[in-house]
Amino acid sequence: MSLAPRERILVALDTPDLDAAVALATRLRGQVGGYKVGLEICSAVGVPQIVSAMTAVGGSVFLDLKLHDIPNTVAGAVRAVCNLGPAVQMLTLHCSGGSAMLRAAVNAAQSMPYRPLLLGVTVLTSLDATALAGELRVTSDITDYVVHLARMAQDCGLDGVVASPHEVSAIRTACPHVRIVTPGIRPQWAAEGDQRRVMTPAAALRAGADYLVIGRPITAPPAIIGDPVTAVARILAELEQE
Ligand SMILES: O=C(O)c1cc(=O)[nH]c(=O)n1[C@@H]1O[C@H](COP(=O)(O)O)[C@@H](O)[C@H]1O
Repeated sequence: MSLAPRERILVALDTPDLDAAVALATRLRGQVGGYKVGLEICSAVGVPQIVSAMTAVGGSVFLDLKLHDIPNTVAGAVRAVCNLGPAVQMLTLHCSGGSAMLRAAVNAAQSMPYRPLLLGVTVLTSLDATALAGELRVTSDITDYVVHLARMAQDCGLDGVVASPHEVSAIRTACPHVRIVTPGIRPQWAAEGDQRRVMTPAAALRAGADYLVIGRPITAPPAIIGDPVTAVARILAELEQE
């Protein structure tokens, strides 16, 4: 997929404040590929409201609802999102909902006049091997498990997956045609925070990611960087040095 580095950056607007989200999206217009709106702003403002606000700004919307429920309920939610129209370019659902849920989502989307890309979340970037094995009793190697989920998503007809940059190259080898969206992105100058399996933007693209989801390094950059516009410019400069 031949996209400019700028088009590969999706900024996570994790805030409960609609005005703040719109202001930031407006400031970054033309410098990034789109905006990810997720559980925080959708819970605070409502999904149709945030989608319509982002449409007015002019950005494409990655609607990160991380759907995870019984197939019938997920299918209904997918149809409701499809009804929001082409402003919503991507929608997430958890692969761990199982293949019946993923297939129900794909069938629901295909029955609608417009459908966003459906992306399966594999293993959250905030989980490490200790949490996965100790708390969730998933004892497989993380990469093997993520590749298994990515294959399942592909076989169920999803368009892509969300995965940590650490698993990108293994997914790319196993599923050459799926889109890979990668959060857990940390430039060298940014704090890891609650993320565990992180990589720099350049390393994640080199590994084969199609899109980078970047939140706090852009929305709340460290003082040495200054503001979101400078943070994006700095990330793009780092990508261009590659
Ligand atoms: O689905 C996601 O977007 C997602 C999956 C995942 O495994 N890890 C993850 O961090 N995310 C999202 O990506 C964004 C990362 O934000 P920062 O950690 O601030 O860069 C957040 O909005 C998360 O909800």
